[in-house]
Amino acid sequence: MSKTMIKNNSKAHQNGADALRENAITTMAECYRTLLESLGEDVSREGLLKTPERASKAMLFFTKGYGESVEEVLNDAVFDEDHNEIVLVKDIEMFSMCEHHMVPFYGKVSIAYLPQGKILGLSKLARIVEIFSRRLQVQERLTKQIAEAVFDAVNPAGVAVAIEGVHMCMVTRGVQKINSKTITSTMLGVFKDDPEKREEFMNLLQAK
Ligand SMILES: Nc1nc2c(ncn2[C@@H]2O[C@H](COP(=O)(O)OP(=O)(O)OP(=O)(O)O)[C@@H](O)[C@H]2O)c(=O)[nH]1
Ligand SMILES: [Zn+2]
Repeated sequence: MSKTMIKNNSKAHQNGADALRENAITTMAECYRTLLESLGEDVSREGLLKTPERASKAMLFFTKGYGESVEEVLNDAVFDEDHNEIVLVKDIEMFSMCEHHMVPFYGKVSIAYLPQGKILGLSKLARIVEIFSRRLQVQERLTKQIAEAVFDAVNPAGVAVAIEGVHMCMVTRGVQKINSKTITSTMLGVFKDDPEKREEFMNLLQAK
């Protein structure tokens, strides 16, 4: 394919994506207008005039992970390297949305893997967190999806993921427990099978 054809194709692709986004914003804005009216609000008052469109754009941002894939985000940043000790990136900020109440939960994600010949660009671990957290989620599934994506990307000897999350549905409503935190983990490969490796991960996690 010629360079001009590739350029035209990607422009057409972008135009298509823009049109889909515009459609989504229009449809969602109608829903938000109905929602505001259901709350007894006057949707024609100045402060609310643009709110349906703003809220739609915000919702699309909170769920942008649906439009992203691990393959695209990794962008071939997988490198051959003879490093056979644990790689840990910890305290990666995470913002997600609880699928039960559609309110935020947020926290920190720590990802470790034990390479066997291949390593991953460090920022890609945080990008994987973005892909799966920017969707409607439960923390358990988010933890597992991140671990499996790292496993598939570099075929390591093991992957360990731990997430500490605060769920606004438990803080601001419902049981209203403002200090509660939820810890989840997924262990794959050696981190599942070898207690020493699991302990090494735990020790690294707790190190300041
Ligand atoms: N396991 C899990 N549960 C979650 C997560 N986020 C929210 N929940 C829970 O989903 C459950 C939904 O329970 P329901 O009884 O159907 O909903 P509800 O009446 O709003 O529940 P309350 O929050 O207890 O008022 C609640 O217990 C939430 O705490 C998550 O990431 N993982
Ligand atoms: Zn919830």
